[in-house]
Amino acid sequence: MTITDLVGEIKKKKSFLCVGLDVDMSKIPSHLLNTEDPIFEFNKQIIDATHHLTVAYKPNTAFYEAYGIKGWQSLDKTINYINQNYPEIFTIADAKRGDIGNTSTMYAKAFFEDLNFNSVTVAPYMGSDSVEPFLAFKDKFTIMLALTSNKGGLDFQGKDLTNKEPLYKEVIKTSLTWNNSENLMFVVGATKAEYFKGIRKIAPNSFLLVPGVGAQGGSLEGVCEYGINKENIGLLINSSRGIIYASNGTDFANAAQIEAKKLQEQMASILADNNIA
Ligand SMILES: O=C(O)c1cc(=O)[nH]c(=O)n1[C@@H]1O[C@H](COP(=O)(O)O)[C@@H](O)[C@H]1O
Repeated sequence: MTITDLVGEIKKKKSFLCVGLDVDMSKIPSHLLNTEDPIFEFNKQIIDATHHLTVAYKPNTAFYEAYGIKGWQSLDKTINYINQNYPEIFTIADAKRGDIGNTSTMYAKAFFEDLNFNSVTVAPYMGSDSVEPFLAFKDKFTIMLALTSNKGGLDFQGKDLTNKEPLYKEVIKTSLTWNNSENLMFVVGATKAEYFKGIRKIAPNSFLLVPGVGAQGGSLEGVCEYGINKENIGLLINSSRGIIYASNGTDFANAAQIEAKKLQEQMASILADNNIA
């Protein structure tokens, strides 16, 4: 998938929503626990109920790895289900990887080739040669942590360097000079809305994956005020728990659809306010 495809889909659906598929067996409806693969069954119903409202799905791999080989099989079935039935939807493996070069290449192969995700989240800590192996994959995207949504996100990312720039800004600026940096996107938390103005000055056109609306309390409007880009929108706003656990009864998929629809409608009106068709 290309950025043009993604932007086309955003405009068509009037949505820049990403639904997070962070499936915790202790939270899914009890009637699914007797099925052969409760995680996949849960995801399948959530996907069928929300695909017309969302442009991206983001399974966080921790929620699958926690269940060992069965969890990995559920992840494999989930990504195949999306790719076969809704190939227009952008997929994000939220795995937060990154290692020395040859190891990063193997991580990239796992998520881009074996599982066939469109993108993967990566930590920048080990620097250029740990991220460039991901960037080398054509039409695949590497979403690098810049300013994360959690409280401790500022512990290191917010620290000023000797040039008085906070670390997260240096991460964004430097990484945009790397080979194939057109395949980079950045994670910026919705709980850090006041930082978007500064981030757009250094990364005006980059796509930003923005988790933290819903359960973490981030504001969609606050993020969009400075985060939205009139050329390509440039935002994917993720909500996981706020959508997928809207109900733990037999109506869970319908309840998820209602929550996704609320966000999609807010997004449609933000796009209209910004004169974005
Ligand atoms: O990379 C991420 O997606 C991520 C980065 C970040 O700064 N904050 C953050 O919450 N996330 C992920 O986004 C999802 C947020 O889930 P909810 O808080 O349930 O909407 C989880 O999968 C987190 O691991």
